[in-house]
Amino acid sequence: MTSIPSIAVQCQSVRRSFGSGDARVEVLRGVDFDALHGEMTFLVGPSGCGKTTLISIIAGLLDTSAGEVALFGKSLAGMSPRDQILFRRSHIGFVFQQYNLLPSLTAAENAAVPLLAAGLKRREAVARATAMLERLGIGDRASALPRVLSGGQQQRVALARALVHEPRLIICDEPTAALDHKSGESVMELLATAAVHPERAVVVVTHDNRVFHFASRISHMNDGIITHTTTH
Ligand SMILES: Nc1ncnc2c1ncn2[C@@H]1O[C@H](COP(=O)(O)OP(=O)(O)OP(=O)(O)O)[C@@H](O)[C@H]1O
Repeated sequence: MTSIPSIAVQCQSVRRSFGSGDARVEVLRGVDFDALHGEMTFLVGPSGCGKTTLISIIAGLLDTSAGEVALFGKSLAGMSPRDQILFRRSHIGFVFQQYNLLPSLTAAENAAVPLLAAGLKRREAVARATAMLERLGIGDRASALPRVLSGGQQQRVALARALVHEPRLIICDEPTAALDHKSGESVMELLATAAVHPERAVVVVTHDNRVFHFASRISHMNDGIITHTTTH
């Protein structure tokens, strides 16, 4: 049996700039960042410090200007664009601030999207998505359209969509920002119980210090670098 490496995400001296000449902005200035399996790692810092840029690089949505990014011990730079897409599709789940649900699909169909994209038959994909919704406490809303769901319920559907294909990395960008305190707390509780798994890492970008107590470790970012990391 192969052992799972404890470091799921490893960024070393990652740099990223945008623009050129006088308009060049160096957004990431040598980021060292790790996220471990079995943990929920928060990435926090002031607006504009580079958090979204960093998670986009980790997710393979943006290239680095310099530095190394490895996921589960595998360098992203060594992969062809097609392999990167396949890798991302099967190993990464995303949760966004604004849920990003498709309005004309039911909750179960929305949650089934990663399975449909992977080529699963519709009936099986929707059945698995419905089981995930049940696990997250909203099985009774499986055939509802997003517009009739509360913000907290929509975020649970988004969480189901992020988990349904059992990815090894979940990336959440401000998952509680659009929610009131009570709904935000219950979404984070679900994330902590349903998403955290010994073979999976969870990375959460947040400004919401009301949910910091859910973190296993917090990496503080400022002006394009990680200044310090605290463990909890
Ligand atoms: N494609 C781009 N072209 C030029 N500048 C960019 C681009 N993407 C991001 N930036 C700049 O990089 C800086 C960091 O942006 P980023 O979105 O990573 O910060 P953030 O920490 O996620 O901020 P927030 O918390 O407000 O979302 C900002 O000054 C932004 O304007």
